Amino acid sequence: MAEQSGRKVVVLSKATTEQYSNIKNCMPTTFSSTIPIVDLSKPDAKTLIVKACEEFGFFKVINHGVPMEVISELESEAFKFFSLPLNEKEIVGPPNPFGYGNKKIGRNGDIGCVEYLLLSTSQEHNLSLYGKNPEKFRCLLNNYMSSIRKMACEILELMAEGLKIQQKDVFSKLLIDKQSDSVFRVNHYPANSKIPVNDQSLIGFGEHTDPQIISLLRSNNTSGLQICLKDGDWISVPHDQKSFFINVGDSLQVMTNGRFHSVKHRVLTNEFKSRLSMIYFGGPPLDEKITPLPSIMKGKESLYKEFTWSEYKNFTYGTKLADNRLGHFERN
Ligand SMILES: C=C1C[C@]23C[C@@]1(O)CC[C@H]2[C@@]12CC[C@H](O)[C@@](C)(C(=O)O1)[C@H]2[C@@H]3C(=O)O
Ligand SMILES: O=C(O)CCC(=O)C(=O)O
Ligand SMILES: [Fe+2]
Repeated sequence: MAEQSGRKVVVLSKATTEQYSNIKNCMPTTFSSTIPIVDLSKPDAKTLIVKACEEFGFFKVINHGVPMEVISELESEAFKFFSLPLNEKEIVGPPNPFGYGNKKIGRNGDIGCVEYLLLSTSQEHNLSLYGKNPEKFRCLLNNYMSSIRKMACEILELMAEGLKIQQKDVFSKLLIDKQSDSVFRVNHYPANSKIPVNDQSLIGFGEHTDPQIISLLRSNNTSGLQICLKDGDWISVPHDQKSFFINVGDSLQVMTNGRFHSVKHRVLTNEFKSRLSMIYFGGPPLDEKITPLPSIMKGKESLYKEFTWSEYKNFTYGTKLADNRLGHFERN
């Protein structure tokens, strides 16, 4: 036993650490084959999306229409950025509100084995500071973000149709709005060959839910993402660099009065391979009221107090990753 700031820490032998799956709560025993897959080109997409959002708050999308070169060109530019010396990357930090961050996540003491770029999808960043070829980076980012937003809107419209809501653009209009408060993030998790002394040392990005409406994630061929099922079990999401993974965010859970489930997720680092993920977080305008849609309520009571996205966001940024933020806005 070793002593670390008053806590006993079990130091594991190499043989033990090879069985990562035995580390309490950290690695699930299997990769899941239960994650719903939605083919956007098929007529049953809307039904499958609604089912997946109710059961998991998470699904994988194929035939998404985003050209592979739009993805891989941005990915290779991002890898180039992360391979720069730390002092060159830190020129565009700290990430408050936007820029380069390293290990520190948010403002309340969360730490992970990750470095990242946090960008607004609307504001002009001083991209002249980003890497060796900032013009190229800007152009690739713009192409990527507009393709992803298009896919996000398509998915949100299928959701509305699947929920039998008359107004097809009830969710998507919030992302199309010029004031939409959407965020883009590129996470880089270097390979982590450290012998894990506790759960924390494997954590790339600690467990949390995403506060926005919808998140669209694409990663390279390194696994690490895990989602938490409603029964509390964690399952690993097999990587698939050609597909996108979609999360229901807290705001969509509220707008559907709890019918859709904002999924808890986290990322564990890989012993041998680095992971690069790019995530588009589709958010509403700051002054938008986040409240259950009347067509969903059908006479039922709202499960949530009334709040605007700005109120929720301000509250969120004062919390730690693992905190249950929506709990604060539930009606008793
Ligand atoms: C610890 C935090 C980081 C975060 C803001 C927060 O206070 C709680 C939510 C976190 C999260 C998760 C999803 C997105 O990655 C993110 C950008 C967001 O909107 O909420 C992050 C925030 C962040 O990294 O600043
Ligand atoms: O990097 C990933 O794969 C997921 C990270 C994540 O959940 C987030 O940035 O909110
Ligand atoms: Fe997330």
